[in-house]
Amino acid sequence: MTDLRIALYQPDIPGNTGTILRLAACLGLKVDLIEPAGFVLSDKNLKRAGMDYLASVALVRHVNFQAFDDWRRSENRRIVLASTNAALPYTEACYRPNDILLFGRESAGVPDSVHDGADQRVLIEMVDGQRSINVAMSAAMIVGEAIRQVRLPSP
Ligand SMILES: C[S@@+](CC[C@H](N)C(=O)[O-])C[C@H]1O[C@@H](n2cnc3c(N)ncnc32)[C@H](O)[C@@H]1O
Repeated sequence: MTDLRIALYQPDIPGNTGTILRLAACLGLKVDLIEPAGFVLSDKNLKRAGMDYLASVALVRHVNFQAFDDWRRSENRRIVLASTNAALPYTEACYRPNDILLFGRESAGVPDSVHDGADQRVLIEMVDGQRSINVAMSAAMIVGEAIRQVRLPSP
């Protein structure tokens, strides 16, 4: 199992968070939830999407971004931010086994300070004129690439 983690920045759609928590449970990844979220964790739509997988996910709640950032620095973990404003295609990025893959709020992404403070920012390239991909879909794509890389034998 890898030590990669998924972090969600102030998520506001419970069904998306439930879907990501299910993904994390199935892949054996821990999840960091950066509060405040736009819903309570007992939300029925979160439970519907996460189903019984929620019972086996390792979820850590951080009271705000500063608390999350202090903790991850103490663990010497990088933030790899998924952003529609990034320049680096996610398939061309290099992922480390203890990276935290950070995904933004559905309504607004992340603030500039979080964007600029990330160690690496990655983009899923889209065709011209499209705005963004669903956050849970984005997580599946980027987590998949990161896992593929960190499981490769060292060169
Ligand atoms: C619905 S999007 C946020 C849209 C928001 N209006 C913005 O511009 O950031 C939610 C999150 O999904 C991820 N995401 C969506 N599309 C993406 C893309 N094409 N490349 C990288 N990340 C993406 C990002 O983490 C983003 O913050």
